[in-house]
Amino acid sequence: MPLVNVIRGERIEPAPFNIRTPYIKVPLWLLLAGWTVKASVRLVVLAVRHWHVSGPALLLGWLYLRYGWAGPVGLVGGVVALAVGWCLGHRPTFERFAWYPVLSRWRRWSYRRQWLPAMATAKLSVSFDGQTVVPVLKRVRCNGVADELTVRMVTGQIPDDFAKVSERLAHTFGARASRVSAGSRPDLVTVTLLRGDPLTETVAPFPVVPVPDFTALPLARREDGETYTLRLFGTQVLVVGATDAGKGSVIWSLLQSLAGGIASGLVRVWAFDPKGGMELGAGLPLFARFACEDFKAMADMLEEAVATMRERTARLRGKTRQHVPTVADPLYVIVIDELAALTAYLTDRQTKDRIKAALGVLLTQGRAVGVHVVACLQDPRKEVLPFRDLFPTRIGLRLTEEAHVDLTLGEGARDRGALCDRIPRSAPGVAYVVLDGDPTPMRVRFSYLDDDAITELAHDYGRLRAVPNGGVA
Ligand SMILES: Nc1ncnc2c1ncn2[C@@H]1O[C@H](COP(=O)(O)OP(=O)(O)OP(=O)(O)O)[C@@H](O)[C@H]1O
Repeated sequence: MPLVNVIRGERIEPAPFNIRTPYIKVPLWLLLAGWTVKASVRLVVLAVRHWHVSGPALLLGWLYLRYGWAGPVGLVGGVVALAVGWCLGHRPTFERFAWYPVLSRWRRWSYRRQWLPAMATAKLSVSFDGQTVVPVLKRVRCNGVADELTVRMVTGQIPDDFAKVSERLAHTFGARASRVSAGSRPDLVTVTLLRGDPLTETVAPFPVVPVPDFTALPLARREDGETYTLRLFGTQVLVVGATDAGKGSVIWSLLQSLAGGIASGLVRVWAFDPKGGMELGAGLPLFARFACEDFKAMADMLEEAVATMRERTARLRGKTRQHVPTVADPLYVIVIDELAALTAYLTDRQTKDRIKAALGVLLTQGRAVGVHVVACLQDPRKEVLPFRDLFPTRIGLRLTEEAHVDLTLGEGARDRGALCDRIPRSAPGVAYVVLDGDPTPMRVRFSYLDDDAITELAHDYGRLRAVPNGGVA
């Protein structure tokens, strides 16, 4: 039997009148003196612990005693004027360094008030050794749309215990939705309570940078207010979405983020638009190669990409495990608007087989040598796309069936919160993605480039003159 039982978590002490205390006769003056000392010590501890409240209160009190009402009123007025000036002058730094820290403290206080009943009703409190133990709320961090709660779990709990009751937690704390992910240590869990929805508005395109960061290309806004960035290095990307789900906006967001590299020659985009060039035709100057009608030309282009990839693989073998793009040796991005048109709906069997064989090779061997495929698809079933599993990065826009969610984002993705089938038609460009190192899917909205923005992008950054059906002028 252990000498001492230890469990992490906050104990709820039993009420004092439940304990039978021995009866000792104490004189009243001693009792009063004892209470006074105890209360004074408590007051000092409280004042030190809540210095951010007691400090300003003491200062205001001192100013009042020294200068009368003019003192505290002058100080408060000065602070308010400074805050308003800062906010008007530079809102982002004001929010980051002044407003959100204050809001976080306030919200922490309000969460703590509801914490015990919330944990108990969500069945996250634990009975141990005759006592009730609850998880500890360690930290609250706010931004414009979400509160991030860092919670220390009770011994024996895992983040999944919180994930299972995330909807309950959202309702309890009056949030729109809640996401749960593992914390920075094994005993911590992060509960993100989403208040506003930053995805109701169309997202403006992100600024073009001269040298794109291929490990973090900004494409979309996340529902927690951050920017979703794509790590293109080392991956192949599959975008799945029903008709009008916004697949085009994923492609154009990517092209916008690569535009600086396209202009300098660091990136070469080969575009395939099997639906006759309706989607990608407007960006012709951005593409080194473009094919839109002739499927044989598309097969030729893909085989050429395989040959380029093989030549590069032979050259880099034994020298590096990740190709670094240069103008002489650029990054190839193969963009395919409707992949099923090439792999499933094509009637010419021989061309279809050539396309499938070339794509299979590119998908399995292209990643390390800088040949990346970004393909869009409406129907993720195996009959339509046999090599779905060769795409490590998947993006799930609005889907028509519940079953398509797991086919797109992986087994169990829908259970973990990827509700692609519930994305409304009125929210094109909204999708679920799986972030690196976090199994909980994140809801995002891709930036939207209208026809004028696409024409401008092609005009400003397009340096090439691709001609339809595979050629380059
Ligand atoms: N990210 C976005 N933000 C706002 N509106 C968008 C976004 N993406 C698309 N839309 C709107 O939705 C419409 C359909 O988008 P889009 O053509 O990209 O869908 P799609 O999935 O490519 O459709 P299809 O399967 O027919 O090719 C667009 O005309 C545009 O008005």
